[in-house]
Amino acid sequence: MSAQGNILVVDDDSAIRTVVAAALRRDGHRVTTAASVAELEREMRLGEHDVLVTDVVLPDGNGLDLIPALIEAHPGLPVIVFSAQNTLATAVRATEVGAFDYLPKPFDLDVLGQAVRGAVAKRRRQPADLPDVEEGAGPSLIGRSPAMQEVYRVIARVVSNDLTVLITGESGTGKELVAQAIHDLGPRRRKPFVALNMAAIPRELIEAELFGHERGAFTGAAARVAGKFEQAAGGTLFLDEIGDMPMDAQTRLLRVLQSGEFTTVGGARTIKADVRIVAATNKDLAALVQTGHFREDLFYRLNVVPVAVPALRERRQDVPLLARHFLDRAAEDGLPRKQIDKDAVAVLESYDWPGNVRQLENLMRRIAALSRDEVIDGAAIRRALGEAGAPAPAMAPDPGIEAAVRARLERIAIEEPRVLDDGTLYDRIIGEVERPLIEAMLARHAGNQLRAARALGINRNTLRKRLDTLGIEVAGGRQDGAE
Ligand SMILES: Nc1ncnc2c1ncn2[C@@H]1O[C@H](COP(=O)(O)OP(=O)(O)OP(=O)(O)O)[C@@H](O)[C@H]1O
Repeated sequence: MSAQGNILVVDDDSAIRTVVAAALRRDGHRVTTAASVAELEREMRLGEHDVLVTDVVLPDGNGLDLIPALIEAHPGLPVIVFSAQNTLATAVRATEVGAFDYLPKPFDLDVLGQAVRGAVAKRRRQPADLPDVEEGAGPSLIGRSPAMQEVYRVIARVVSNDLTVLITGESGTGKELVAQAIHDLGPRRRKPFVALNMAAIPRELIEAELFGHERGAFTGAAARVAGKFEQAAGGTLFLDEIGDMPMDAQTRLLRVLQSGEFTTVGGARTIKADVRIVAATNKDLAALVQTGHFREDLFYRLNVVPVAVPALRERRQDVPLLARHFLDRAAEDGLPRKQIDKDAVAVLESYDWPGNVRQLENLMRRIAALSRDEVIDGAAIRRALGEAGAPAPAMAPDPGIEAAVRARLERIAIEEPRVLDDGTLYDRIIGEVERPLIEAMLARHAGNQLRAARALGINRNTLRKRLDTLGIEVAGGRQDGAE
C-alpha cells in the first residue's frame, strides 16, 4: 500500500513550514501549507487532504480547538499536532480531541515522517466488501458454507415432527441456536423453549430441576416447584451438555422417554410429558458409552436424528459473513459502527477459532467497543487475538532473550565472517542484537509497546522509531501504548 498522500501543513512560522514541507516532499508526499486558521479552513474547503499536520498556537486561533469540527466534517481525517507548549495537559487534550498523534517541539523530522506515513496508511485503509447478511425467518443462524447447508437440511427434515435430536459440536459452534431454530420453525413455536445445562447446575439438583419437586421433598424444598419438563409443556426441552448428566438422572430420563410420563421428586404425582427433546453435547457420547459413563440405551434414544454442527475452522468461508453480522449487531446495541479491511478479513479467515463462533462474536464486540479506528486492519485483529489470551499467530513465543541474542551473534560470526572487519562492525552487531532483544521483549509483553519500552528502559517513541527502522511488525498487544 502506498504511504504517500496529500498533506496540509499548518504553522505560522515560515521556517518550520518550509523545513517540514521539504522533508515530507522528500518522502514523496504532496504538500500544501497554511499559516493561520483562516488559511487552514480555506485549504480544507479547496482540496482533499489525507493528513493534517498543525501547530497548536496559531495567530487567529488554537489548532486543538479546531480538531473536533474538522474530524466531523472530514470523517477519518488523521490530525498530527505539534506544539511548543510541551505540557502534559496539551498532550492529554490532543488525545481527547481525537488527534492521531502529538509531537512536542522541537521534533525529529524522521519521527514526523513516520507519523505521517502511519496516518496516510490509516487514511488509505479500505473497508472490505463483506457479504450482506440476509435476515431470514426464525432465529438468525448465519452461514452459507456447504457444511452449514447440511445442518439446515437436517433441521428442515425434523422441524415438523417430534423426533428426538442430538446436536453435537465443539463449544461455541451454535448448538443452542440450532435447537432454538428447530423449535422456532416447528409447530411448537408458540409454546415455551426451555433450556437446562447439565454442566451448570449441581449434580444432586439435576433431577429436581428436570422433574420438579413436592414441598418437603428434601431439605430446603419449601414449596412445590414445577420442573423443566412441566415448564416446557407443549414446547421444546433443550438438554445442554447432556454428557454431564449423572447416571441416576440418565436412568430417570430414559424412563420418561420410554413411557412419556414422569413423577415429581418426592411425590406420587405422575405427569404426562408433552415435550420435544433436543439434546446437545460437545463430548463424544459414543466414547462415554464405551467407558461406561453414559447409558447406551439412552444414547440411542437421544440420537434418533444426529446433527453435527461444524467447527468454525471447517467453514472458514462463513467468517466474513459472521464478522459482518456481529459488527452490525454491536452497532444495533449502541456500540460504534466499525468496518474491517481486507487484511483483517484474511487474518480472521486464517485463524483457527478454538472458541468457534462465540469467540468471533466476542472479538467483534470487543473491537467495536475499544478500537479508535473506523476501519480495523489486520494488525489490530492480531493484537486483539493476542490480548484475548489466544496465541498471536505471527508472534513467536518468547525464546529467552539471551538465547535469541546469542543465536544472532553466532550467525554473524559463522555465516558472515567478512562483515566483522569491513567497517560496519558497530552497526551490524548492534542491529543484530537489537532486533531479537526488541522482539523478545514485545513477545514477553504480548505486543504492548509501552510495557516493552519500559522494560527495555527506553522511551516509547524511540521504540516506535526502532520498530519502523527495523521493520518489525507487532502482532500482539496494543501499539497505542494504552495499558
Ligand atoms: N451460525 C451462527 N450464526 C449466528 N450466530 C451464531 C452462530 N453460531 C453461533 N452463534 C452465536 O455464538 C454464540 C455461541 O452459540 P451457542 O451458545 O449456540 O453455542 P453452543 O455450541 O451451544 O456452545 P456451548 O457448547 O458452549 O454451550 C451465541 O451468541 C450465538 O448467538
